[in-house]
Amino acid sequence: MTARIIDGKAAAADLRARVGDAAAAFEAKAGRKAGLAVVLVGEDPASAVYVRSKGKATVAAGMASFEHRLDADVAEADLLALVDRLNADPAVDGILVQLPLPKHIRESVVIERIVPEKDVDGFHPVNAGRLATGLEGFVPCTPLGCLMLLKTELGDLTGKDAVVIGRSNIVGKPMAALLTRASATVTIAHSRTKDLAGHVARADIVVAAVGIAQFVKGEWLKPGATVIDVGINRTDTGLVGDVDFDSAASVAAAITPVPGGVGPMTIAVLLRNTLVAAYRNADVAFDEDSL
Ligand SMILES: Nc1nc2c(c(=O)[nH]1)N[C@@H](CN(C=O)c1ccc(C(=O)N[C@@H](CCC(=O)O)C(=O)O)cc1)CN2
Repeated sequence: MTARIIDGKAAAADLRARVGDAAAAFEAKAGRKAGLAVVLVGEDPASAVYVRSKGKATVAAGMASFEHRLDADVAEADLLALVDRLNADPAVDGILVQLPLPKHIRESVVIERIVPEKDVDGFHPVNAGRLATGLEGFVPCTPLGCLMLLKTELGDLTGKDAVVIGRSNIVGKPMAALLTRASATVTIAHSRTKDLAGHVARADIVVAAVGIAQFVKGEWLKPGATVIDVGINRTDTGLVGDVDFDSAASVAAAITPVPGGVGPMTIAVLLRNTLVAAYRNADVAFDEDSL
């Protein structure tokens, strides 16, 4: 079998176009643009690229972008003071603090300082709790992007066996919650799971978010599985995912490539979440399922 390649770039472009239309409608109704504030602390090169891409994509979708760059040695209290100002700013619908932060800053304290209504990253414990309990909130961008790709590929996920490899707050846990909400039967595994290959062998859906280059092997997969690779690992040979692509593509029915799979969906979903935040904050009716 040679797997179909799931084109995340095309799916992201499609979502960005729909967000653009809905952003224009928001501006006409609310009399202002939806706004996203992005905060970058320090000069991590990959983070700087992602923040620049977020700013460009925000403007291209017809929304306002507010970029804040702070020195790597900024005091945690100064970052929290900036978050307080953004929380209070009516032009800002969504706030995102780019991760990772320098070691001297406690990520959890910063995330908890963002008001949940503007937490378009969906990382605040209130939003995590809302997702876990089936309430309306914000869902982290990468797992929501993965779910969108899966639904486009497979349609209804009811009764599918899914294995999520990775248990981070940013990807693994919310991914498992989303798949559970979609009525899949979900196993959360990780690098120390006993007989990981055995779990993967039973799965119709495999989401790899373990952060280890080419960790998941093709021979572990059930023939015909759908494989979503969240990994972005920089190696001597270039960018690779958490899945050994060549061996997996010969067994799976469909697979996301790295690059060009899940990654582009992350920023497109961020725009979607920001627009949803704007409609909610302005109390303007909007069909959120249209995005
Ligand atoms: N506050 C946040 N910080 C981080 C998040 C996040 O969602 N919120 N996610 C990642 C980084 N990230 C966005 O911030 C991100 C990662 C990757 C991509 C992407 O499009 N990747 C490309 C490859 C790009 C490359 O060459 O590096 C792909 O996979 O095709 C977009 C956004 C951590 N921090």
